[in-house]
Amino acid sequence: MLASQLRSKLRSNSFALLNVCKGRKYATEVKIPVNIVEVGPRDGLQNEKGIIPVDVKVDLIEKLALAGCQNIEAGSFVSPKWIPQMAGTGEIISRVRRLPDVHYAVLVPNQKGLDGLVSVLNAHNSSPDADSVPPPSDEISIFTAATDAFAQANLNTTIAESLAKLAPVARTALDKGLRVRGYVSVVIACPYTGQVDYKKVREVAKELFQMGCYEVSLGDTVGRGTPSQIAEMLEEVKKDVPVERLAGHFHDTFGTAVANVFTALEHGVRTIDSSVGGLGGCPYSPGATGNVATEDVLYALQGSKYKVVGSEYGNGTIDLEKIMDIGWWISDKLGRESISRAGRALRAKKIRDADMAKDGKVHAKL
Ligand SMILES: CC(C)(COP(=O)([O-])OP(=O)([O-])OC[C@H]1O[C@@H](n2cnc3c(N)ncnc32)[C@H](O)[C@@H]1OP(=O)([O-])[O-])[C@@H](O)C(=O)NCCC(=O)NCCSC(=O)C[C@@](C)(O)CC(=O)[O-]
Repeated sequence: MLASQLRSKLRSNSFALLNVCKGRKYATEVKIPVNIVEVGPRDGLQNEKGIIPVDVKVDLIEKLALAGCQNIEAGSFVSPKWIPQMAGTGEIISRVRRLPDVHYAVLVPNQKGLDGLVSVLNAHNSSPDADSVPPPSDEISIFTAATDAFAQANLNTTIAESLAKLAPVARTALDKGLRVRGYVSVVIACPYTGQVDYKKVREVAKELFQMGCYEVSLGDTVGRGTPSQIAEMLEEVKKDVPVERLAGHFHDTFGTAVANVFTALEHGVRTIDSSVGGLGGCPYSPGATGNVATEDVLYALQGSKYKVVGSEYGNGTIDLEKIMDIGWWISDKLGRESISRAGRALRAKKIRDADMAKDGKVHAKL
């Protein structure tokens, strides 16, 4: 690289550092940190047809933390009549063997949901373990949408009514020392009204941010977004919410989610929501598939200028092989195969490697 190119790269990218060794200058790349919010136990499992036993959900959350995940959406305190799959969240977060420095977030649609969490936290605080064990959760996610039609289907209110109900919930949660994250659904397309006005996304995201959400996650709920649409939407939202406070939440219905992740990162977003094994969908968006698979994100970011942040259990990142195994394990519990592309390929490779080790023959490899 020419010196002038190097200088311009240093000016334009915060990830290159200039080192001096024995009088010679050379550039070291410092990777750009990317946070993953693992939403499989909530966004993933809420859309599964069968009811998953509590034990399996507890195992899933524990396995994810042991793979290095530091942000895990563990469940939701919503009406069991609306989303029966999420019943038992209080028991689940109480039973998980929690690791320090891991945020176990829960989705909360209203005051009643927050009350549900607070009673679990109170029970923990009055238990003998209170001082030695991290609390069951330290974070709520509140959610609304960029169209009234979707807000109506998901929350039985308009956008304006939902925001009015969520503001005091956020305030109370913040007063109790909880972190509050916000979601805007249908930021690209709405299953009921089609193309979404990005100015509306911006407006709703701004309201959530002003309510005290430390981060606002922008959901392509339908999974119809293309990279150019994601770019356009982000440019609009960035006018009112600092980009480092935005997260990308991309469903993979049309196979564009990984490309959308890269687009979001290139536009300055530093947090991506993903779902182990590509679990999930949305109960109010028929035909939409799950979130981008965590395995696919981890695989695609390898060797890039980005580095996924994780705990010591994933050696400072999130362990791709462990996530791949968890994706297969939970998919098996659901009676199907993992739908993560990287997860499937890595598993096939692992099986072939094991066969080769057994019989000494050369097997075609991916
Ligand atoms: C918000 C409500 C409750 C309004 O629903 P409603 O029917 O208007 O509420 P209500 O106040 O009339 O109450 C109806 C019943 O629900 C109970 N109830 C009321 N609130 C709660 C609560 N928190 N927990 C437990 N129970 C609750 C309440 O007590 C009552 O029980 P009943 O008297 O009939 O026995 C309902 O619409 C609801 O639960 N919606 C949740 C929908 C949901 O969870 N959707 C999926 C999550 S969002 C998502 O996936 C998108 C996202 C975030 O991933 C991003 C993206 O991809 O776009």
